[in-house]
Amino acid sequence: MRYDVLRGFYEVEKTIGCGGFAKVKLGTHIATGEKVAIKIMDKASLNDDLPRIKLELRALKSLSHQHICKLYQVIETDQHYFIIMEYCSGGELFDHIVEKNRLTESESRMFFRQILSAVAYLHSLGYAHRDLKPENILLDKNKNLKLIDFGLCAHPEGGIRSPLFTSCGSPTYAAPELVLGKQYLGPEVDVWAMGILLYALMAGFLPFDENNIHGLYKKILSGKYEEPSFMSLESKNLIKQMLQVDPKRRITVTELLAHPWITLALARYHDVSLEEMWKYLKRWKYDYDTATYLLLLIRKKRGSALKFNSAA
Ligand SMILES: [NH3+]CCCOc1cc(-c2cn[nH]c2)ccc1C(=O)Nc1ccccc1
Repeated sequence: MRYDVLRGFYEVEKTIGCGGFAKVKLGTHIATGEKVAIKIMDKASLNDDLPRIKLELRALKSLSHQHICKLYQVIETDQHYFIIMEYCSGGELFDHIVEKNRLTESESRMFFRQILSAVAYLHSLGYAHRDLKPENILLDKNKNLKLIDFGLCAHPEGGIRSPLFTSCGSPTYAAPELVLGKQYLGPEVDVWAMGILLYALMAGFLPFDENNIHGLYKKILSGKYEEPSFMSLESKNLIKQMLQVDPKRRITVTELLAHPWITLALARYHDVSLEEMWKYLKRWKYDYDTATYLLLLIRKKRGSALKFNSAA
Protein backbone atom coordinates (compact mmCIF):
# COMPACT_ATOMS: atom_id res chain seq x y z
CA MET A 1 0.00 0.00 0.00
CA ARG A 2 1.49 3.34 -1.04
CA TYR A 3 1.00 6.42 1.13
CA ASP A 4 2.01 9.35 -1.08
CA VAL A 5 1.73 11.90 1.71
CA LEU A 6 4.59 10.16 3.59
CA ARG A 7 6.92 10.05 0.56
CA GLY A 8 10.22 11.79 1.22
CA PHE A 9 9.45 12.12 4.94
CA TYR A 10 8.97 8.54 6.17
CA GLU A 11 9.81 5.12 4.78
CA VAL A 12 7.04 2.63 5.61
CA GLU A 13 8.17 -0.92 6.45
CA LYS A 14 6.58 -4.03 8.02
CA THR A 15 3.33 -4.16 9.98
CA ILE A 16 4.06 -4.41 13.72
CA GLY A 17 0.55 -4.58 15.04
CA CYS A 18 -3.03 -4.20 14.11
CA GLY A 19 -6.25 -4.03 16.02
CA GLY A 20 -9.74 -3.25 14.89
CA PHE A 21 -9.72 0.00 13.01
CA ALA A 22 -5.99 0.67 12.84
CA LYS A 23 -2.80 -0.97 11.70
CA VAL A 24 0.63 -0.01 12.95
CA LYS A 25 3.69 -0.13 10.75
CA LEU A 26 7.37 0.27 11.46
CA GLY A 27 8.75 3.33 9.68
CA THR A 28 11.90 5.42 9.32
CA HIS A 29 11.95 9.20 9.77
CA ILE A 30 14.10 10.01 6.74
CA ALA A 31 15.70 13.25 7.95
CA THR A 32 17.21 11.56 11.04
CA GLY A 33 17.15 7.85 10.14
CA GLU A 34 15.32 7.15 13.43
CA LYS A 35 12.75 4.35 13.60
CA VAL A 36 9.12 5.33 14.27
CA ALA A 37 5.76 3.58 14.64
CA ILE A 38 3.12 4.74 12.18
CA LYS A 39 -0.47 4.09 13.22
CA ILE A 40 -2.60 4.20 10.07
CA MET A 41 -6.37 4.53 10.07
CA ASP A 42 -8.54 4.40 7.02
CA LYS A 43 -11.24 7.01 7.60
CA ALA A 44 -13.79 5.04 5.56
CA SER A 45 -13.59 2.11 8.00
CA LEU A 46 -13.60 4.31 11.13
CA ASN A 47 -17.33 5.02 11.36
CA ASP A 48 -18.17 5.26 15.06
CA ASP A 49 -14.51 4.85 16.05
CA LEU A 50 -13.75 8.38 14.88
CA PRO A 51 -14.40 9.88 18.37
CA ARG A 52 -11.78 7.43 19.74
CA ILE A 53 -9.18 8.81 17.37
CA LYS A 54 -9.99 12.40 18.27
CA LEU A 55 -9.77 11.46 21.94
CA GLU A 56 -6.46 9.68 21.49
CA LEU A 57 -4.94 12.57 19.52
CA ARG A 58 -6.10 15.15 22.04
CA ALA A 59 -4.62 13.08 24.87
CA LEU A 60 -1.33 12.26 23.11
CA LYS A 61 -0.76 15.92 22.21
CA SER A 62 -0.90 16.99 25.82
CA LEU A 63 1.13 14.11 27.30
CA SER A 64 4.88 14.04 27.67
CA HIS A 65 6.18 11.33 29.99
CA GLN A 66 9.00 8.80 29.80
CA HIS A 67 6.53 5.91 30.14
CA ILE A 68 3.94 7.12 27.65
CA CYS A 69 4.52 6.42 23.98
CA LYS A 70 5.53 9.77 22.47
CA LEU A 71 3.57 11.38 19.65
CA TYR A 72 5.79 12.94 16.97
CA GLN A 73 3.49 13.96 14.17
CA VAL A 74 -0.13 13.81 13.02
CA ILE A 75 -0.88 13.69 9.28
CA GLU A 76 -4.47 13.80 8.03
CA THR A 77 -5.55 13.26 4.42
CA ASP A 78 -9.02 12.79 2.93
CA GLN A 79 -8.70 9.02 3.31
CA HIS A 80 -6.36 8.46 6.25
CA TYR A 81 -5.04 9.50 9.64
CA PHE A 82 -1.32 8.82 10.20
CA ILE A 83 -0.15 9.00 13.81
CA ILE A 84 3.66 9.00 13.95
CA MET A 85 4.89 7.73 17.31
CA GLU A 86 7.93 6.66 19.22
CA TYR A 87 9.00 3.12 18.22
CA CYS A 88 9.04 0.53 21.02
CA SER A 89 11.20 -2.31 19.71
CA GLY A 90 10.67 -4.52 22.77
CA GLY A 91 7.10 -5.41 21.80
CA GLU A 92 4.20 -5.96 24.20
CA LEU A 93 4.64 -6.51 27.93
CA PHE A 94 2.13 -9.34 27.48
CA ASP A 95 4.58 -11.35 25.33
CA HIS A 96 7.38 -10.64 27.82
CA ILE A 97 5.35 -12.20 30.65
CA VAL A 98 4.28 -15.20 28.55
CA GLU A 99 7.85 -16.02 27.48
CA LYS A 100 9.11 -15.83 31.09
CA ASN A 101 6.00 -17.55 32.51
CA ARG A 102 6.06 -15.09 35.42
CA LEU A 103 8.39 -12.30 36.59
CA THR A 104 10.29 -12.12 39.86
CA GLU A 105 8.94 -9.77 42.49
CA SER A 106 11.73 -7.24 41.88
CA GLU A 107 11.21 -7.23 38.08
CA SER A 108 7.44 -6.90 38.63
CA ARG A 109 8.08 -3.99 41.00
CA MET A 110 10.38 -2.30 38.47
CA PHE A 111 7.70 -2.53 35.76
CA PHE A 112 4.88 -1.64 38.11
CA ARG A 113 6.64 1.55 39.26
CA GLN A 114 6.84 2.69 35.64
CA ILE A 115 3.15 1.95 35.01
CA LEU A 116 2.17 3.72 38.24
CA SER A 117 4.31 6.72 37.34
CA ALA A 118 2.60 7.00 33.92
CA VAL A 119 -0.91 6.55 35.39
CA ALA A 120 -0.25 9.06 38.20
CA TYR A 121 0.91 11.56 35.57
CA LEU A 122 -2.20 10.85 33.45
CA HIS A 123 -4.51 11.40 36.41
CA SER A 124 -2.68 14.61 37.37
CA LEU A 125 -3.68 15.97 33.94
CA GLY A 126 -7.31 14.92 34.39
CA TYR A 127 -7.13 11.80 32.20
CA ALA A 128 -8.09 8.22 33.08
CA HIS A 129 -6.78 5.52 30.72
CA ARG A 130 -9.62 3.00 31.23
CA ASP A 131 -8.05 0.28 29.14
CA LEU A 132 -4.89 -0.66 31.05
CA LYS A 133 -3.75 -4.17 30.09
CA PRO A 134 -0.46 -5.84 29.08
CA GLU A 135 -1.36 -5.56 25.38
CA ASN A 136 -1.38 -1.77 25.76
CA ILE A 137 2.00 -1.64 27.47
CA LEU A 138 5.04 -1.85 25.22
CA LEU A 139 8.74 -2.11 25.92
CA ASP A 140 11.42 0.00 24.27
CA LYS A 141 14.88 -1.37 23.53
CA ASN A 142 16.03 -0.56 27.09
CA LYS A 143 13.04 -2.45 28.54
CA ASN A 144 11.39 0.79 29.61
CA LEU A 145 7.60 0.60 29.58
CA LYS A 146 5.50 2.74 27.25
CA LEU A 147 1.74 3.11 27.60
CA ILE A 148 -0.21 3.19 24.32
CA ASP A 149 -3.77 3.37 23.04
CA PHE A 150 -5.53 6.33 24.64
CA GLY A 151 -8.60 5.75 22.52
CA LEU A 152 -10.73 5.00 25.57
CA CYS A 153 -9.24 7.50 27.95
CA ALA A 154 -11.62 9.84 29.71
CA HIS A 155 -11.08 13.51 30.36
CA PRO A 156 -14.33 14.45 32.11
CA GLU A 157 -15.26 18.12 31.83
CA GLY A 158 -15.95 18.30 35.54
CA GLY A 159 -12.43 17.06 36.31
CA ILE A 160 -10.98 13.62 36.96
CA ARG A 161 -13.18 13.08 40.03
CA SER A 162 -16.46 13.48 38.17
CA PRO A 163 -18.37 10.23 37.62
CA LEU A 164 -18.37 8.33 34.34
CA PHE A 165 -20.82 5.89 32.83
CA THR A 166 -19.42 4.56 29.58
CA SER A 167 -18.69 0.90 29.96
CA CYS A 168 -15.46 0.28 28.07
CA GLY A 169 -12.15 -1.57 28.17
CA SER A 170 -11.61 -5.31 28.34
CA PRO A 171 -13.85 -7.35 30.68
CA THR A 172 -10.86 -9.24 32.20
CA TYR A 173 -9.48 -5.98 33.60
CA ALA A 174 -12.87 -4.36 34.32
CA ALA A 175 -13.55 -3.23 37.89
CA PRO A 176 -16.73 -4.49 39.66
CA GLU A 177 -18.45 -1.07 39.50
CA LEU A 178 -17.83 -1.02 35.72
CA VAL A 179 -19.16 -4.56 35.36
CA LEU A 180 -22.29 -3.57 37.33
CA GLY A 181 -22.87 -0.62 35.00
CA LYS A 182 -22.78 1.72 37.97
CA GLN A 183 -21.40 5.23 37.91
CA TYR A 184 -17.67 5.01 38.47
CA LEU A 185 -14.58 7.18 38.82
CA GLY A 186 -11.80 6.87 36.22
CA PRO A 187 -8.90 6.74 38.68
CA GLU A 188 -10.56 3.97 40.69
CA VAL A 189 -11.03 1.70 37.68
CA ASP A 190 -7.42 2.37 36.63
CA VAL A 191 -6.22 1.25 40.09
CA TRP A 192 -8.25 -1.97 39.80
CA ALA A 193 -6.76 -2.65 36.32
CA MET A 194 -3.26 -2.00 37.70
CA GLY A 195 -4.00 -4.55 40.42
CA ILE A 196 -4.89 -7.12 37.75
CA LEU A 197 -1.71 -6.16 35.88
CA LEU A 198 0.54 -6.52 38.94
CA TYR A 199 -1.04 -9.88 39.75
CA ALA A 200 -0.49 -11.05 36.14
CA LEU A 201 3.16 -9.92 36.27
CA MET A 202 3.89 -11.82 39.47
CA ALA A 203 1.65 -14.86 39.06
CA GLY A 204 1.88 -15.34 35.28
CA PHE A 205 -1.89 -15.82 35.11
CA LEU A 206 -4.99 -13.66 35.70
CA PRO A 207 -6.78 -13.41 39.09
CA PHE A 208 -10.24 -13.53 37.46
CA ASP A 209 -10.42 -15.70 34.38
CA GLU A 210 -13.32 -17.52 32.78
CA ASN A 211 -14.07 -18.36 29.18
CA ASN A 212 -17.65 -17.18 29.50
CA ILE A 213 -18.42 -13.58 30.31
CA HIS A 214 -21.01 -14.30 33.03
CA GLY A 215 -18.69 -16.61 34.94
CA LEU A 216 -16.00 -13.93 34.65
CA TYR A 217 -18.33 -11.21 35.96
CA LYS A 218 -19.39 -13.38 38.88
CA LYS A 219 -15.75 -13.91 39.85
CA ILE A 220 -14.93 -10.20 39.56
CA LEU A 221 -17.92 -9.24 41.69
CA SER A 222 -16.98 -11.85 44.30
CA GLY A 223 -13.53 -10.29 44.58
CA LYS A 224 -12.20 -13.76 45.37
CA TYR A 225 -9.05 -14.95 43.63
CA GLU A 226 -6.24 -17.42 44.31
CA GLU A 227 -3.18 -16.11 46.21
CA PRO A 228 -0.22 -18.17 44.95
CA SER A 229 2.02 -19.39 47.79
CA PHE A 230 5.15 -18.04 46.05
CA MET A 231 3.88 -14.45 46.49
CA SER A 232 5.32 -12.55 49.46
CA LEU A 233 2.93 -11.33 52.15
CA GLU A 234 3.51 -7.65 51.33
CA SER A 235 2.78 -8.34 47.63
CA LYS A 236 -0.42 -10.18 48.53
CA ASN A 237 -1.44 -7.27 50.79
CA LEU A 238 -0.73 -4.64 48.14
CA ILE A 239 -2.74 -6.53 45.51
CA LYS A 240 -5.55 -7.05 48.01
CA GLN A 241 -5.73 -3.27 48.55
CA MET A 242 -5.93 -2.70 44.78
CA LEU A 243 -8.50 -5.44 44.12
CA GLN A 244 -11.05 -4.17 46.64
CA VAL A 245 -14.54 -4.72 45.22
CA ASP A 246 -15.78 -1.54 46.93
CA PRO A 247 -14.05 1.34 45.08
CA LYS A 248 -14.27 3.47 48.24
CA ARG A 249 -12.11 0.94 50.09
CA ARG A 250 -9.65 0.59 47.19
CA ILE A 251 -6.17 2.11 47.61
CA THR A 252 -5.72 5.36 45.65
CA VAL A 253 -2.88 6.29 43.29
CA THR A 254 -1.66 8.88 45.82
CA GLU A 255 -1.49 6.22 48.53
CA LEU A 256 0.23 3.82 46.10
CA LEU A 257 2.93 6.41 45.34
CA ALA A 258 3.73 6.57 49.07
CA HIS A 259 3.32 2.83 49.65
CA PRO A 260 6.45 1.18 51.13
CA TRP A 261 6.26 -1.54 48.45
CA ILE A 262 6.63 1.14 45.82
CA THR A 263 8.85 3.85 47.47
CA LEU A 264 8.57 5.57 44.21
CA ALA A 265 11.04 8.38 43.72
CA LEU A 266 9.61 9.90 40.58
CA ALA A 267 12.59 10.98 38.55
CA ARG A 268 12.40 14.39 37.00
CA TYR A 269 12.02 13.70 33.32
CA HIS A 270 13.12 16.86 31.55
CA ASP A 271 15.89 19.32 32.35
CA VAL A 272 13.23 22.05 31.93
CA SER A 273 10.42 22.04 34.45
CA LEU A 274 7.29 20.15 33.41
CA GLU A 275 5.35 23.42 33.38
CA GLU A 276 7.71 24.85 30.73
CA MET A 277 7.56 21.53 28.85
CA TRP A 278 3.78 21.65 28.66
CA LYS A 279 3.91 25.24 27.46
CA TYR A 280 6.10 24.24 24.49
CA LEU A 281 4.09 21.11 23.73
CA LYS A 282 0.79 22.98 23.75
CA ARG A 283 2.15 25.43 21.19
CA TRP A 284 3.61 22.74 18.92
CA LYS A 285 1.67 21.81 15.83
CA TYR A 286 2.93 18.21 15.64
CA ASP A 287 4.13 18.85 12.13
CA TYR A 288 7.34 17.55 10.57
CA ASP A 289 9.40 20.10 12.50
CA THR A 290 7.99 18.85 15.77
CA ALA A 291 8.82 15.26 14.82
CA THR A 292 12.31 16.25 13.71
CA TYR A 293 12.97 18.26 16.88
CA LEU A 294 11.76 15.49 19.16
CA LEU A 295 13.80 12.85 17.37
CA LEU A 296 16.90 15.03 17.50
CA LEU A 297 16.26 15.60 21.20
CA ILE A 298 16.22 11.85 21.74
CA ARG A 299 19.39 11.45 19.68
CA LYS A 300 21.05 14.18 21.77
CA LYS A 301 20.02 12.49 25.02
CA ARG A 302 21.47 9.28 23.62
CA GLY A 303 24.67 11.17 22.90
CA SER A 304 24.60 10.27 19.20
CA ALA A 305 25.63 12.73 16.47
CA LEU A 306 22.95 15.22 15.47
CA LYS A 307 22.94 13.93 11.88
CA PHE A 308 20.38 15.90 9.92
CA ASN A 309 20.00 16.09 6.15
CA SER A 310 17.75 19.02 5.47
CA ALA A 311 17.32 17.72 1.91
CA ALA A 312 14.23 15.89 3.15
N1 LIG B 1 -1.43 -4.16 21.22
C1 LIG B 1 -0.59 -3.23 20.50
C2 LIG B 1 -0.56 -3.54 19.01
C3 LIG B 1 0.25 -2.47 18.32
O1 LIG B 1 -0.41 -1.23 18.55
C4 LIG B 1 0.35 -0.11 18.69
C5 LIG B 1 1.75 -0.14 18.66
C6 LIG B 1 2.46 1.06 18.82
C7 LIG B 1 3.91 1.05 18.78
C8 LIG B 1 4.70 0.02 18.39
N2 LIG B 1 5.96 0.41 18.51
N3 LIG B 1 5.96 1.70 18.98
C9 LIG B 1 4.70 2.10 19.15
C10 LIG B 1 1.79 2.26 19.03
C11 LIG B 1 0.42 2.30 19.06
C12 LIG B 1 -0.30 1.12 18.89
C13 LIG B 1 -1.77 1.22 18.96
O2 LIG B 1 -2.29 2.24 19.36
N4 LIG B 1 -2.48 0.15 18.49
C14 LIG B 1 -3.86 0.13 18.39
C15 LIG B 1 -4.69 0.59 19.42
C16 LIG B 1 -6.07 0.55 19.26
C17 LIG B 1 -6.62 0.04 18.09
C18 LIG B 1 -5.79 -0.41 17.08
C19 LIG B 1 -4.41 -0.36 17.22
